[in-house]
This record gives sequence, C-alpha cells and structure tokens, in this order.
Amino acid sequence: MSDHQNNQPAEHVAPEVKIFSSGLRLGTGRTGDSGAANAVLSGGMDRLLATRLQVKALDYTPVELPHVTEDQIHQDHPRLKYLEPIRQHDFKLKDGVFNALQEGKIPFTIGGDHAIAIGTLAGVLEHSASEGKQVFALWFDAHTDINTPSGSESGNVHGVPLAVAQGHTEGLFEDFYPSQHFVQGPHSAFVGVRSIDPPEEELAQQAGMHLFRASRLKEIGPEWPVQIAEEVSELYRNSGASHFHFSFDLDGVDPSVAPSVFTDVPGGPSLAQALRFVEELMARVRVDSMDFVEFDPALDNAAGDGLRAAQMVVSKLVEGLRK
Ligand SMILES: NC(=[NH2+])NCCC[C@H](N)C(=O)O
Repeated sequence: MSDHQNNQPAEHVAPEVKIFSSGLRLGTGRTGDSGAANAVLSGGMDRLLATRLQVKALDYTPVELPHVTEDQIHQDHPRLKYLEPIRQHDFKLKDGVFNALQEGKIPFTIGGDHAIAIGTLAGVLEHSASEGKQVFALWFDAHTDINTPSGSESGNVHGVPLAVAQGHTEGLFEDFYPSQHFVQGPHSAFVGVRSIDPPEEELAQQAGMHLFRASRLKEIGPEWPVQIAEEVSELYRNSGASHFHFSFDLDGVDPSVAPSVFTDVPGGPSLAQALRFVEELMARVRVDSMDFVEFDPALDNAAGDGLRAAQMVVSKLVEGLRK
C-alpha cells in the first residue's frame, strides 16, 4: 500500500531502531556461529538500512555466543539440546531488548535460529509488564514453535520459544519472567504454517491461537497477503493487546526461493507474496519489536538465493517501520 493510499503524510519520522544480531545455531542442534547477520548486513545493506531509517549509522549490537563443543549437547537436559548455553545467550538478548524498549526504541533482532525468540520475547514481556500491556505475537513461519520443553520430539530449542513465552517454562526459564507476564494463547497468530507437530496442534486448539495455514493462503489465492494482513490487524485491534511483536522466520517462505534454512518445508508462499504480506501488515499495524531468523549462509545455494531473500525481507521489515 502506498503512503498516498494509506493517507499518511509524505514526511516520515524515523523511528529509533536498535538492531541486535546473533549467529546462534544451537537451537537447531548445531554448534558454531552462522554469521547470518554479518552476511545480511554486507554488500552495502547496512548503509541502505541506515538510509531507510534516516540515521547516519545503524545502532548495531552483536550478542556474544558462548563457546560450545558438541559433547555438551545433553549436558544440561536429557532432551533439550545445548540448553544452558542457549539460556545464557538469550538472557543477554532479553536484557538488551528490554533496555531498548525502556528507552523508547524498537528492538530488531537479526538471528540466529528461532531460539533467540525466548530472549527477545522475554525482554518484550518484561517491558510490557512494566507498562501494563498485553503482547500480541505474530509468527510468519512454516512452523508454530509451540512445543513445550517436555513435549519437544526433536529436542531442538528453536521449536519451543512461543510455548515458553506463553508460560510453559517448566522450571527451565523461570528467571526470564520475573513478572510472570506471558503471551496469551489468543494473542498469538501464525501465517504460512505447514508443519505442526501433534502436541502443538492440540495446544493451539486448546489455547485459542490463530493459525493461517499455507493451505488457506493457497485457497484464497494471490491476494492472500492483503486479506490475511487485514484479518491479523483486525485480530490485534480486537485483542486488547497493545504491543505487537513480529517474528519473521525465513523458512516461512518456500524453500525453492530461500534454500538457506535448517528445517525447510515445501509448499510455502513465494518471496514476492511474503514481501507483500510484510508491507500490507505493516501498513496496518504499528510493529513494536521484530525478529528475523533461521537464515544460515552455510546452507545457501551457490547462486546465493537465500542471502538475496534474507536481505529483501530485512529491508522490507525496516522499511515498514517508517512512520
Ligand atoms: N523455527 C523453526 N525452524 N522451528 C522448527 C521446529 C521443528 C519442529 N516442530 C521441532 O520442534 O523440532
């Protein structure tokens, strides 16, 4: 939607955005630094984003990765992989996100796998608790990431963050939520879902979460980005929540266009449709915090299609923040 159609003034006031970056891959069960954020911000992207945000340089904070060796995989938990190092990493990210919000900035975390969202959402929830606000979380993703820690089949922490943020802390993440403020089931929406584990399906139904599956998008046809953006913004408006967190997982896009993800599931929207959805949504909803996750340069094809897709999404997300 153009500014004209949206009746917004031509002059934009640049929001203050604080970018966090993380090369976390432990949430997929793999050690090492993915270097994703550096790759995404390479090739002049940092300058482009700074221009879009109308600032001289990006306020850019890398979150340090703990040094981890493969023998630590089940050191802290019989099922969840690399639990303690992920907790350490995410706790730092939580503090950063919380402080950015307290300073009136929009935190944007470029991951990293989706396990980073335990940290980002914990920071968002602590901030919102201090302001008496409820949080609405939107996942653009092939998955729902609502496995409870004890219910996760794979043991990969990137499959649990939204269950944890809904209060399924199970004695493992209590220290992340001193205010015991969580995302309510009906304040969670998912767009592009096509891989959901049976316990996740059950929890989604029980808790009243809103699933916009890939099959539904196909039924609607090419105009789904407009319709779903409208439906999500309507849900948000009627929810009583007043903080909108947008978590964009690159695997939500079809793997033929974004081959650079760990858990690829065919049958997703095209890149053009995903970008259009971001645009339509952000024309309707003021996003207060964001994540971009699951891009891994090591998994990209020789043509660099994944990097291209990642940069286009990140750039569109930042563009959407202009008000
Ligand atoms: N953010 C992601 N890519 N999540 C994938 C999760 C896959 C699967 N449901 C699991 O829990 O292991």
